[in-house]
Amino acid sequence: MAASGRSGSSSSFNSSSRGVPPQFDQNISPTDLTFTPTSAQYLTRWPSRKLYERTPNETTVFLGPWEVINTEPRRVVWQCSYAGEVLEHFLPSDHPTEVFPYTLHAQHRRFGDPREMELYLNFREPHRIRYATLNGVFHDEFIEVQYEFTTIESSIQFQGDIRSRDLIDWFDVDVVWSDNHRRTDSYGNIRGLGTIQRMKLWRDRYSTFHYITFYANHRRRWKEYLVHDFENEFRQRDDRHRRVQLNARGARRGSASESSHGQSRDRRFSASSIFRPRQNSSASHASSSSSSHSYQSGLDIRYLGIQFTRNDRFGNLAPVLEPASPADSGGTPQLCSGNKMKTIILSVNAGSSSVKVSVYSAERGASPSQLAECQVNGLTALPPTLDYSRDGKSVIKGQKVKGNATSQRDAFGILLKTLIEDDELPQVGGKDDIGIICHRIVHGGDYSRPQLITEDTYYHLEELNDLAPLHNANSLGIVQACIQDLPEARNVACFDSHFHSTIPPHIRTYPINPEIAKSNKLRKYGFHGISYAFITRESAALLGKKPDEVNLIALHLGSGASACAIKGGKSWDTSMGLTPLAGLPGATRSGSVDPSLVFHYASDVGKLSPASTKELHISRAEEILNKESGWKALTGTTNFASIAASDEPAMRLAFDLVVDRICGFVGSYYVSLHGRVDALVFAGGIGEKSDRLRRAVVEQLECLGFGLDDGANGRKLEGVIEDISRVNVKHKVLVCATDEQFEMARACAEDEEFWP
Ligand SMILES: Nc1ncnc2c1ncn2[C@@H]1O[C@H](COP(=O)(O)OP(=O)(O)O)[C@@H](O)[C@H]1O
Ligand SMILES: CC(=O)OP(=O)(O)O
Ligand SMILES: [Mg+2]
Repeated sequence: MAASGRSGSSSSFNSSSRGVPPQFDQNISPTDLTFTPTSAQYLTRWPSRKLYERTPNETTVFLGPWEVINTEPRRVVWQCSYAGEVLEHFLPSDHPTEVFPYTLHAQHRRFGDPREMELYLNFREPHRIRYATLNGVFHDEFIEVQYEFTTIESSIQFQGDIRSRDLIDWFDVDVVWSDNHRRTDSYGNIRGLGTIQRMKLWRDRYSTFHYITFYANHRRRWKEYLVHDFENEFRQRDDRHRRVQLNARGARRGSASESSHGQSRDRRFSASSIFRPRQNSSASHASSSSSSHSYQSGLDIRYLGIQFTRNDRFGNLAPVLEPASPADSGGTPQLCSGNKMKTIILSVNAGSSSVKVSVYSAERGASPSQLAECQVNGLTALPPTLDYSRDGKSVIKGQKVKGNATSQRDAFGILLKTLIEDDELPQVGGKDDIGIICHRIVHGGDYSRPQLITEDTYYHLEELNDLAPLHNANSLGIVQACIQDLPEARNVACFDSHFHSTIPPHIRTYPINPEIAKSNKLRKYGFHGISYAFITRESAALLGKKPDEVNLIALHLGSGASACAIKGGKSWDTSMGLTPLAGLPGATRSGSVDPSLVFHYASDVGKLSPASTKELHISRAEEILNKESGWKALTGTTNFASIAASDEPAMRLAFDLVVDRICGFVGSYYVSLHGRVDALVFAGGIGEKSDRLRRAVVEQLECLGFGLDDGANGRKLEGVIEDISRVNVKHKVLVCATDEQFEMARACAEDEEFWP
């Protein structure tokens, strides 16, 4: 049965609406017959369904004003509609703050006003209810208590009274997770701490402390956090996915200093190691409030991730909580959106043999302006060298890097130190000055736009490591370093594959079993796309066309080399494929070879290489083709400048082979574009610097109507892009100092989503 009743906070009752237990004296009269429909009213349904529901004992009780009696045990005493009728609700704890009224999530009543859910209160555990009339005690049992209020205001008042904390706001959230409770499990199922819950914001009645509560349904317990225990600013805010992260105060700095004390500096971190809590990293927490109850222990987490509900009343804008400091006098947390207008962007380009970092001063929505640029080159031809320029002027040139910097992450550390220690670069006086860090991530799978790096994005990208074995894991190593050492910054992933999302199906599809191709996502993705986007814009500007009007054959020739057919400003075809191995040969990559070749190369090619790590699983076959081939295998050097300069037979062979493969792709793309080509563009370390290679390639392409001006070709490139073609040729030849860092910084600066 369910007893239900209704009453006002005034003592006005409507006898006609009163459900009367059958065994009650039907002649008891209400204390007041002047029912006012506008008065706040409450409805309580009890006892538990198990006992009475749909039985003759089902009872409705109309409730009047309540009073919370703080003697032990604490209880709420309700005046009911009839003289002598009293309902007592015994609270489960003598501490008001240990009482948690539960409200369903708006999703449970999709078509109603989400606010209405506050009308229905219940508790997650049975409470004792004693109900007495003039005839004696009618009921005294533990039941599932449910209240139905007739106004939201009275429900809010009631919730405040039983908790001694005023309910000041609430949010419907899809999932709440923490470093201890991942958002999804390994199958991608949503887990977290709690899902589809109503999160509530409270203010203590006896102090200025604010709290958030929610029911952690996966743990079957209530969670209450002191707002002051979290940092004032949100992290990893992602308005598109309605997500934010609340960082425990001090937790990140704690972990950062831990890492700098050697524990795991040189170790490759896995996602779990950066997102999982470490010992001693729990946040400091404010001492308990001055109220009689407690806010007991410190935080057991390093952060709380919150994903707000799509149909929450705040729409797509994840609300930002600005916690009132406990020192403030009664301040109420505000809802607002961040509005930072200027920031410093660090743009990080981890290539297979180099790391390039540029610093920009950026204004929201505007093109960023470069302050400095530094790079470590030659990671595959030790010792690597450092170059640094500020305000366009060279500060350090070709300085040998001391120590054993071999990884991209080591190189990043050196570059960051160079920037921070430069007194003449006051804009980057310390790590906290950096607001946004964009990272070039070579393989972005199906991502077709840059992504804010959240825990989810990170895990997703980790899964792609094996598809770009010389790149992705290295880039994620730098992302980890940034998350740990530059906790104030937002990290954004920009993908090399993104530009190629326009490649048509007949070009991106491999002729293999379509079902397997679909389920294993085997298709041409293409890379160097950040560079091709930059090249397209710069070429269009030089040619006096709009970017979506140009047709180009672009060559990005570095330690990894590729060609791209650009039709109407979009990628039409490119030489790299599922991974950056396909197509042109690279410094240590074979490029395209007969796929059977590797099975004749060695007998153990199917086995995992001993060089595999937890983050990167690489078979011997992949290792041979990615790391033990290319012009290094032919000549012993990865330095293409020395190959181009030499007449030694092995060097000549490598040089001619590279020229041959490049011309093969250009010829093929020329036909694919029906000969409608505005220009052939050279870019990348080799494309920009090797005039010998350009000459050899263009000589072979004379038959198609390309021709070089030898003088222009021999001169050092001064600007961003230059025309080096002979006059009166059919198609132009350009050299472009491609700038992947700028392209990423521009994309981030112009996108609201990435701004704090
Ligand atoms: N003057 C030069 N002539 C020919 N090749 C050069 C010259 N300088 C650098 N390179 C080559 O450029 C390649 C590096 O290209 P780059 O695009 O900067 O690197 P990554 O592929 O790591 O992004 C190396 O193979 C290097 O040997
Ligand atoms: C995709 C690729 O090969 O990049 P890089 O040339 O920078 O190594
Ligand atoms: Mg590169």
